[in-house]
Amino acid sequence: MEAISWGSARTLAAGAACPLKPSSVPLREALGCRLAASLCALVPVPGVDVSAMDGYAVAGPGPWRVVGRVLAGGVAHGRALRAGEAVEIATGAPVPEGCEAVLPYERAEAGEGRVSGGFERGRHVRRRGEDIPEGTVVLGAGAVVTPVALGLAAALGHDTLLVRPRPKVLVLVTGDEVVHEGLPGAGRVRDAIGPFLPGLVEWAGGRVTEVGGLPDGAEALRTALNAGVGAPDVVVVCGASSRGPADHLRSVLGDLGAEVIVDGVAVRPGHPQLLARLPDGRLVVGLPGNPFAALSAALTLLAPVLRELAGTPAPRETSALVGPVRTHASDTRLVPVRRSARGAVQVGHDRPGSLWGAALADALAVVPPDWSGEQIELIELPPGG
Ligand SMILES: Nc1nc2c(c(=O)[nH]1)N[C@H]1C(S)=C(S)[C@@H](COP(=O)(O)OP(=O)(O)OC[C@H]3O[C@@H](n4cnc5c(N)ncnc54)[C@H](O)[C@@H]3O)O[C@H]1N2
Ligand code: MOO
Repeated sequence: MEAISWGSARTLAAGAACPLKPSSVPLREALGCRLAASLCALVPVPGVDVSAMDGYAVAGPGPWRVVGRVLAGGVAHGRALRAGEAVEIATGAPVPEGCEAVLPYERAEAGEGRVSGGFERGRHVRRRGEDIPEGTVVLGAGAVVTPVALGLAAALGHDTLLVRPRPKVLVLVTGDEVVHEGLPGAGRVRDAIGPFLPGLVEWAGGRVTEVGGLPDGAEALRTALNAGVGAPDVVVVCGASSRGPADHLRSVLGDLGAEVIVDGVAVRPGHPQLLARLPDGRLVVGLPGNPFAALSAALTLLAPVLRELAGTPAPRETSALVGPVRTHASDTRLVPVRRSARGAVQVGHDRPGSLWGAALADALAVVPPDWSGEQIELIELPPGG
């Protein structure tokens, strides 16, 4: 299969993914997902007429005789207030029937079972449904569930939300030379891809369920791909995408009857990258072993797949590029930059084997082979936190 252009690769990746079916998840798990249905108020807010202040609920003009006390969550006053009566009341407590206003402590003079002060009809009483009437649609389908939206959903009585679920991603890091902790000894290299993928996947709308290490060898890879049947939506295989003796991804995918959708992309770094669909529907993304090349490939194939599965649209951004930039004769270059008022500024340190430049950058500039100084597309890098 011919290496295809960077733009076509992104389009094919998005087109290969079918949006996941909506599912109902507990509030906490819905964070960052898209609502699959509009969010409605199951209850009015407030639920009943309540006091907005700590003070006295009063009926008619003062002075008033204090006939009881109501705390938030406590027992409501047993009977309707009559003109000239008051009950001491806490913020949020239901006002008794007949209450016409609440007099805050600061405005009240109280003593010997009586209270007096200025009377303003309707003051400091929040009426049932005044903030949000029952049945109101407060957020439309497609809205992102933010931390604040979770609070709102809880206030409106929801325990679960119908959302587009986060696609589940299994990461397989291959390579006999790859170690996962400590200082890499002679001939060894620390895994630099497994640590960045969970954050990148989360940012693109998915969730990494496991990062597993695999030795080189077709058998281990075949077993791992078979073991995941039905579980993850996407399997990411790192470091087996080239054509060396230890790069078994293509042959294993062939044995498993996978349909190869992308095999090689005209992008630097990261051209040996791959996208395939297994017969059970799982998508497999092959990332190159060089860490910056893996990042480039993850943004080219993996992020569009996840965004499509999760229904999260890709942000689009263009910018001027400051200073001269090297173009490649036939391939698109992804160049680490920082945004500034003047435009995107290259940060350097962009060797395929090192994440240094990308870690200094906040975006990658997309430099086509025929670029001649016009505005350039930026791909945002996942921010921290
Ligand atoms: N004959 C060819 N050889 C290579 C080509 C090619 O087109 N024809 N492309 C080169 C490019 S470009 C890249 S990128 C690599 C991709 O190779 P693989 O995906 O098969 O990865 P490896 O060969 O296993 O590793 C490459 C490099 O990266 C190091 N590595 C591997 N995994 C990790 C990891 N998890 N964390 C950090 N570093 C890792 C590995 O030790 C190698 O140094 O192929 C070129 N060759
Ligand atoms: O994709 Mo490879 O990094 O260009 O080295």
